[in-house]
Order: sequence, then C-alpha cells, then structure tokens
Amino acid sequence: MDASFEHVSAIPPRIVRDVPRLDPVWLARFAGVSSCDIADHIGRLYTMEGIEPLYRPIGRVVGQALTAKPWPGDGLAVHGAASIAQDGDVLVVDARGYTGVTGAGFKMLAGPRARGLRGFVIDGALRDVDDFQEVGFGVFGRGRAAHSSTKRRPGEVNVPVACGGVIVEPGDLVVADGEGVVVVPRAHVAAVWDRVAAGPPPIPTDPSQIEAADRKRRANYERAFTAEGGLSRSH
Ligand SMILES: O=C([O-])CC(=O)C(=O)O
Ligand SMILES: [Mg+2]
Repeated sequence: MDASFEHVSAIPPRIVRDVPRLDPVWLARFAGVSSCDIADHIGRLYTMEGIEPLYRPIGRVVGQALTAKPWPGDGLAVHGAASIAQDGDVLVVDARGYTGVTGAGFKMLAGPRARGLRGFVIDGALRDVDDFQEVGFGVFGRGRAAHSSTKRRPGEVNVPVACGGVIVEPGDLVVADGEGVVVVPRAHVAAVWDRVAAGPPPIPTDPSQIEAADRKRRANYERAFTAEGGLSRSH
C-alpha cells in the first residue's frame, strides 16, 4: 500500500479459490421449493433477516455461495469474488449492513452472469437495480444506493461471512425468492431435503377443515392465555 494515514493490518487478506462444488442436482431440487418451506426446516439461525428482494416480482434464485468480505465502503473484494464466479454460484456479500454505497453494479456483473452466476445477495445496498430487473437477474439486499464504492482494498473472498444475521460458508446452498433468503449448510443439504421433500402440510380448503383448524388455534391461544393467568375484561 502507498503512503496513507490508514493502519496496515498485520492480517493478510485471504481468498479460497477451490471451494468444492455442490452436485447440480441439489440446485434443481431446491429450485422447486419456496424459502418459507425451507425456513421451517432449517430454523431462524439460517434464515436471513432484513435482506429483501430489490425488485418485485422476483424469480427464485438457487445456487452455492461465493462469498465476499469487502472493507467497509470498498468494493474491490466483490470484484475479486466476481472474477472467480462459476456456473451455479450466488454471490453473497457481507457489507455489514452499510447502505451508503453500492456493493456492485450491472456492468461488473456482466461477465460473471455470462458464466452462470445465479444471483446476488448483499448485507448492504445495490445500484442498477432496474437493469438487473430488466434481464431478470435476482438481486437481494437492504436497499439501493446510487453511489459507487472505492476499489482499494482486496478484502477477503470465500471466507465465512455474515449476511442478514446468518453465517454463510462458501459452498453453502442459498435459496432466495420473493419471501426471503435462506442458507442450507452444505453438510446438511441432503438431510434438509429429506424434510423439505415431504412437503408442507396441506392448506385446508374444505369449510369444515378450515373451521376445525380455526377452533384448534383458538383453543391453543386460550390455553396459553389461561396458563399465564391472563385477565379478560370488557372494554
Ligand atoms: O461502479 C460500481 O461500483 C459498479 C457499477 O455500477 C457497475 O459495474 O455498473
Ligand atoms: Mg453501473
């Protein structure tokens, strides 16, 4: 680094270039289920919070995490990650929730998209969202930011990152859609699929079933209310 007032870290930046590939069959299978139905089986620790589709309606994105950990306000790590994107990847960027600059842009992701990058998820902001929408490329984050980032520090690529409160390891399965973003750790993909494949409980359509389900919910509520010594009064 040239002369500057910045501290020079004793910790060198890291990059992992050979993350094992997930069998593409998993991507195809999970493409058929919503993030909600997966969330019910993986729990809150693997369900992102605060990360939204940046346009709607949005198609489902399924792929394996390629991660970037940029320096705050800087985008060079995202360039580094994008440069090694392969078919089936979803770029997951840990921008620490900072929404003052964009984490990427339409131009810089053209090459990775052509190589098969499936989508982009950022704990931060993004610009060129209208362009992404026009080509149907799924982008998820905390909002939009018009201004570009600096491109000075390499940051880290394919290290575990935090995104929407979830630890994402490179190679984890990411499913993002109009409902949210979930992460299936790669070691648990088959076990989660076994549960997800059984399907969600059927939604009742029969009036008597709807009424029975309603009665059950009311009884559950009353039981919990009574258990806590709830006080019922008229207005
Ligand atoms: O300038 C940036 O940070 C990225 C950008 O908008 C693009 O690549 O189109
Ligand atoms: Mg741009």
